Amino acid sequence: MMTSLIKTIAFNQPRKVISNIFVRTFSKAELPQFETLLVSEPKKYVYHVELNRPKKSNTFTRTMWQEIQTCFSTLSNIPQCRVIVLTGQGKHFCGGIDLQTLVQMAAEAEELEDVARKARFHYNFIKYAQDTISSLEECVKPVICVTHNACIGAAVNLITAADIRYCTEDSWFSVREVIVGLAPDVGALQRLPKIVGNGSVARELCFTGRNFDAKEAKEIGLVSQVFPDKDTALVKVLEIAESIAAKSPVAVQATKVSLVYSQSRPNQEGLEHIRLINSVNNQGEDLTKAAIAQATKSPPPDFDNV
Ligand SMILES: CC/C=C\C=C\CC(=O)SCCNC(=O)CCNC(=O)[C@H](O)C(C)(C)COP(=O)(O)OP(=O)(O)OC[C@H]1O[C@@H](n2cnc3c(N)ncnc32)[C@H](O)[C@@H]1OP(=O)(O)O
Repeated sequence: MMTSLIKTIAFNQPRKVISNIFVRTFSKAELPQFETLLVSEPKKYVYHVELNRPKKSNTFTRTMWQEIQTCFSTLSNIPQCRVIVLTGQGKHFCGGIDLQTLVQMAAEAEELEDVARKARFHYNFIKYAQDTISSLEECVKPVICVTHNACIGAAVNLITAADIRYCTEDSWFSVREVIVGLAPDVGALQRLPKIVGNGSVARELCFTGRNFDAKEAKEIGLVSQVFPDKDTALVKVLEIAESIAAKSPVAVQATKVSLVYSQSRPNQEGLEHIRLINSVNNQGEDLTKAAIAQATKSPPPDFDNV
């Protein structure tokens, strides 16, 4: 009896632990083919993800929600990927949620008879959509997005989960949800006020749903730079991405993780978090290599992928 109990514990316990602590890494070749996204590697270690439903203004269908989540969580675990640039194919960056999908989801919920079941259906869909947007934040690689022309509703939510936002001069934005009868529920209400640092501005944009242009987006701090057009933006942004990708990936990724962790916590908690991370990372080879290169005015070293 005792032996079989010990065997059971010995057999089950490590497997449980292993499945919790090991995250699989992927090779480039394992990145799935997507229906609604294009993924390329225009520069070494820099991945370019493009929303790819141009005929439908890159609006979010169920497939696109699912693919964005898969894409960013997979890229997070591809060692060759160090920085991700996110743009949209075609005329617009993104027109928000596909309104047909929204209506269809409401109709599917309506078919359920009981209110608790209808509620569970909506709850699960909202949670899935929230997790999709959060996958940009949870991805340990910096995500840089560049918007052009329209960036509406779910798309504003999406870019607020990116690390760096740029746009083109023709860009315009709208936290459109209230206009289609919704309270924004996939991150804009949580992230936008922190980004713009002004509750009054954020509330005005969310309550009215009004359009605002690139100039205003720069003024309120939603984007950090405005480029004349998409081609110019891409050239410059890929240079910025390349510069980040040339740094120690251990240092860059710990920086992102710490920034994300600290954004909604007291300073002391953030400080303890980075103290623990760096008590490990500071023993690594990247610090020695980079510090020696700086001290000896040598060219930046190459770092191994992580
Ligand atoms: C759990 C819930 C999670 C998230 C919820 C998010 C809420 C939101 O996202 S609210 C915002 C919803 N989006 C909109 O209200 C945008 C509506 N569309 C527009 O304002 C315009 O179409 C445009 C995006 C500014 C583009 O304008 P224009 O350049 O003049 O082209 P169009 O001919 O209007 O559109 C081209 C093509 O795209 C289709 N399309 C555009 N937006 C949507 C959309 N939201 N849903 C579905 N389809 C859309 C449009 O129908 C055209 O396709 P055709 O086949 O040519 O008709």
